[in-house]
Amino acid sequence: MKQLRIALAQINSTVGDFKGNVRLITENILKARAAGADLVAFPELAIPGYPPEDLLLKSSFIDANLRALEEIVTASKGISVVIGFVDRKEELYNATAIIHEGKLASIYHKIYLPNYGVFDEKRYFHPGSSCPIYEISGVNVGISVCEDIWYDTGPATVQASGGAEVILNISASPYHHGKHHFRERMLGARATDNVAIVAFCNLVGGQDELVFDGGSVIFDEQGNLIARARQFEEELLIADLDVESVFHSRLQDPRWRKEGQQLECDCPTDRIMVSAPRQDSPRAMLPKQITPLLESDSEVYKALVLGTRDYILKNGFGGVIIGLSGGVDSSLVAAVAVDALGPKSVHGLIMPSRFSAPLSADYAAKLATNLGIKTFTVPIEKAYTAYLDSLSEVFRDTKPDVTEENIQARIRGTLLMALSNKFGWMVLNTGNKSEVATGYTTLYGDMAGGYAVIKDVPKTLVYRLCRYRNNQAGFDLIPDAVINRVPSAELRPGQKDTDTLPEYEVLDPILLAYVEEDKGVEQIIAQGYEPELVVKVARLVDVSEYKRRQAPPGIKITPKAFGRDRREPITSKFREGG
Ligand SMILES: Nc1ncnc2c1ncn2[C@@H]1O[C@H](COP(=O)(O)OP(=O)(O)OC[C@H]2O[C@@H]([n+]3cccc(C(=O)O)c3)[C@H](O)[C@@H]2O)[C@@H](O)[C@H]1O
Ligand SMILES: Nc1ncnc2c1ncn2[C@@H]1O[C@H](COP(=O)(O)OP(=O)(O)OP(=O)(O)O)[C@@H](O)[C@H]1O
Ligand SMILES: NC(=O)CC[C@H](N)C(=O)O
Repeated sequence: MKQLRIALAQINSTVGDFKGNVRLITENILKARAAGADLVAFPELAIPGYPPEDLLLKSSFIDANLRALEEIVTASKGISVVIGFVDRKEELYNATAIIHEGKLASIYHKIYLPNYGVFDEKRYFHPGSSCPIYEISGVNVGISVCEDIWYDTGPATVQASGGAEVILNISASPYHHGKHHFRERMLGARATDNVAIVAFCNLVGGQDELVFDGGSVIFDEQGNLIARARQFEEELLIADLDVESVFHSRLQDPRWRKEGQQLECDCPTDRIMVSAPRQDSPRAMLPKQITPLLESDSEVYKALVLGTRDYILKNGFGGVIIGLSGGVDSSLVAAVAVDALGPKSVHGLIMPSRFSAPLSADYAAKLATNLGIKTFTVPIEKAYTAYLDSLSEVFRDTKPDVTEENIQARIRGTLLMALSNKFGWMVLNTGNKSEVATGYTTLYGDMAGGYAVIKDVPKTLVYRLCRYRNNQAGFDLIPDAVINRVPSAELRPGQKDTDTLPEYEVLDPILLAYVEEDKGVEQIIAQGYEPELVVKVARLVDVSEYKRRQAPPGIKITPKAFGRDRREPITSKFREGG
């Protein structure tokens, strides 16, 4: 029986950590070889890490990546290895090395370079122009890189038409909620349309604002899922591919005899010999390994945990500090931080003011006890009075307004940064997407922080995630009173978020339409929302772009996050909200 044992090494490599990445890669090569795999695949740009951004403009970075490739080539004995690196010829290429028995057998260059959303690959890379078919252990394998497989008339189809039985795609496909379903539908379609086995090896881990969710999968030539790795965790997924059945399926599938089909990609398909068929007798097939997909809230929560852990640890921080107000935002951030780093690395700072509800500090303390984290209490009254006294002469003829509110938020930001400087704990920012969108946040105040864990999480989802985490815990880890209290910044007597903003249940769908779907004001009003409200929300979003440009980075979990996903000018006369 024609069979291929394939290992998909879903690893968490770190941008620029060549030593660490080579170690991780060689460990996985050894494990895959020990498991009897014919072929082990690693994600797109696994050697330099993804995305390396403007490091690609430095020749020292490219050199280090090529030296790391040489080490991996030397370490590749007794197995074929397919791995992403940066190739340098007259131009740079997002490339894949095909290695066997300590030799570089061939190099594939990514053809479709994504240049939308968070991707900027045309800034650095030249597209490839050939899609060879590699004979690996007697099996015809078509290799491609991430975006290449998203086109139904792209390299996968060209390779399958040329005789490839297995389509192997190595990827660095970033997460947003629900994307995995979309991706799997596309991969399943690619398998059935080409009557080929499709193996997809994805990156896992956090890199600045992106989280790569892993979830590597294999579909057989009839579109059946035959293997799936865990989401948000490293894994070496090993599966036996029944290549014999591709031949039989093709014989029986008349669609396969598609003469004169118009393919978008007209690259040549040379045959390249990598390794001969195995000589040993056929092995018993390994049992199928299919990890079930996570449900929606659990998926988002895990993305936040992984993004936070990798940002903090990959940047060399031993701990974090969070301002605990007794509200949902800071409570959720603290819970995520504890799940990411463990309770000993997370610290809370409680900073009551004259406007804080008496119970706020109790709620914050209760949360900290539940999470097992240490807290400090520093009231801001003295500092606030000192500010007001210092400004009293200058502000003599003015009335109290948002200025005094912001001073409190700024005192808190300063105190958090003081603890950060003194103890080396990064400040975790607690702003959610609804606030970030509307600018309902104080510049240099509660906008302080090194990393914004929930900046892409709308407030209504913040509540859902708190409830999800409590369900997981089996008790009110985040006190019920925190989830049920009326949201307030507590910066003036009796303040409520709804003094300035609509209810979050109304606000969030408008923001989704305006920010994520780029709908115009008229279109949103036509959806049935109150015209004045839509205009007001659009205006708030438009005029607070300057704040977002100064805001800390944070985890993308929606199809369109603020940041490189949504590049709006700050200075603009095009204001739909007037
Ligand atoms: N285009 C532009 N480019 C650069 N800078 C620009 C600018 N437009 C204004 N600015 C500057 O920004 C300043 C205004 O921004 P800022 O000082 O932040 O103040 P502002 O946006 O006026 O007020 C902050 C609002 O956020 C609310 N808040 C604060 C803290 C926490 C929460 C919460 O619930 O979490 C809510 C607070 O109640 C208030 O309504 C201006 O005085 C000006 O200096
Ligand atoms: N009394 C406080 N003690 C400690 N930190 C505070 C306090 N008040 C505000 N903060 C910090 O400033 C952030 C902004 O909080 P604020 O209470 O203004 O509104 P919020 O966006 O509703 O947040 P939360 O739901 O966490 O209360 C908080 O998440 C918290 O990190
Ligand atoms: N790295 C890539 O080429 C990723 C592009 C791809 N369409 C994705 O989002 O998964």
